[in-house]
Amino acid sequence: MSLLPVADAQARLFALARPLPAETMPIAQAAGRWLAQDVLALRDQPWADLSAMDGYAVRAAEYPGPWRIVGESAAGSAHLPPLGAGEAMRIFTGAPLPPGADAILIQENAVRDGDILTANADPLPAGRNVRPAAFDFARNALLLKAGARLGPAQIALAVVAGHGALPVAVRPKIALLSTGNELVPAGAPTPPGFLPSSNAPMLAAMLATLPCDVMDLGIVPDDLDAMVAALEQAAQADIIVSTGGASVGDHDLVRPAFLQAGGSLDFWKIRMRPGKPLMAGRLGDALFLGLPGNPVSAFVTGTLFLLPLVRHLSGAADPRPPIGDAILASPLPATAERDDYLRAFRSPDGIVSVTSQDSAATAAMAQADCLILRPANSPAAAPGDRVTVLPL
Ligand SMILES: Nc1nc2c(c(=O)[nH]1)N[C@H]1C(S)=C(S)[C@@H](COP(=O)(O)OP(=O)(O)OC[C@H]3O[C@@H](n4cnc5c(N)ncnc54)[C@H](O)[C@@H]3O)O[C@H]1N2
Ligand code: MOO
Repeated sequence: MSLLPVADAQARLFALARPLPAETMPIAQAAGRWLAQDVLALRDQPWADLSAMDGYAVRAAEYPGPWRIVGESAAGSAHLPPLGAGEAMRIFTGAPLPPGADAILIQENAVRDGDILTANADPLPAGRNVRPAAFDFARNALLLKAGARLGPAQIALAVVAGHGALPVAVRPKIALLSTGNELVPAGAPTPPGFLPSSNAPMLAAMLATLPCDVMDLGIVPDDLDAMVAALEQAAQADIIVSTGGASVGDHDLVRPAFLQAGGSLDFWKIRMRPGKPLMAGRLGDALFLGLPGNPVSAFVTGTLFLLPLVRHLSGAADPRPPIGDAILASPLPATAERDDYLRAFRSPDGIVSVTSQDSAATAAMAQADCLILRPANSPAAAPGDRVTVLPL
């Protein structure tokens, strides 16, 4: 089987996935989710011409006064009487201007003698310190598109626009299976031959950045029947993720177990390093991702396939990992026939690749805050060269 380019594999994975249905969530619980529909404004913002400062509402043409002060407008005021010629109204930040007023004289620039007001500084053009009605947005304006993620600013916008609940995709359920006879749970003793299983806690931590529900189904021994049973149990999830047993050794049973459980494999083996043995398919209604067992390989394939798949199922407009570029601060060797995803960190001088790029080097992986993408068959790179970077 020839190696599949990463972008092709991502596209095939997204094509395999049926988008999840939408649910309407109270807005306070919709943070971090992706919109299932466009959001339109239900109201004008602001609803009227409002003062941006504490002071006096006047007609700018009457500057510098004198004006006679008639009444007051505070935030919450409405239905104000019109301002007559030579009149000013006391006004506060966020309060509506009375009809006829077109500027705010801030109180620092005002001289007040009883009810008589004059201006003592700066010309006062019409519109000064006024936020015009609907300057932020008008009713029915398209504010957010389906597929946009609801971060804090988007939540604020939707609330100001009049929404109390929004339609978002349901949270995907993700089942994690760790395969390997050598594995013990986190914190358990490790007699010779045994190794703490770090992949599921690592993937759960990666998934904790997204709105989804993670079920860790534990460690499955390298035994075909046990693996088939575990996959069948996991098939109630939207995404089944296994780690380990993805390669070609005698104990690498994930692929045969997946097929025996009735799964249909869509692809296996990607043109990337690390992560070559990655496989994907469907088992019933569930999507299946078989990640390699090496911790760094699971980390990189989790970043490039699992997190994008969760975003895709959740309706994200662009589910792929964000990508940028940066200046290299350390030399890099030429690449071979696979795309390299090198663990690296940002320094004041530029991007530095971590010392060990081995797929089992967890200490080096923990220093990384980004991946450098070096396409297959790239020449060696030198400090000062520009490289493609995926922030972690
Ligand atoms: N002859 C070949 N051998 C290998 C190939 C190949 O193409 N031909 N590919 C290599 C590549 S690339 C990778 S990556 C690994 C992936 O192997 P598996 O997915 O089958 O993973 P395992 O063999 O089960 O484990 C690999 C390594 O990772 C450790 N491991 C496994 N699970 C966990 C876990 N949950 N937590 C921590 N560490 C884990 C495991 O003990 C092994 O040391 O295959 C190469 N071989
Ligand atoms: O591709 Mo494997 O993931 O290098 O170690």
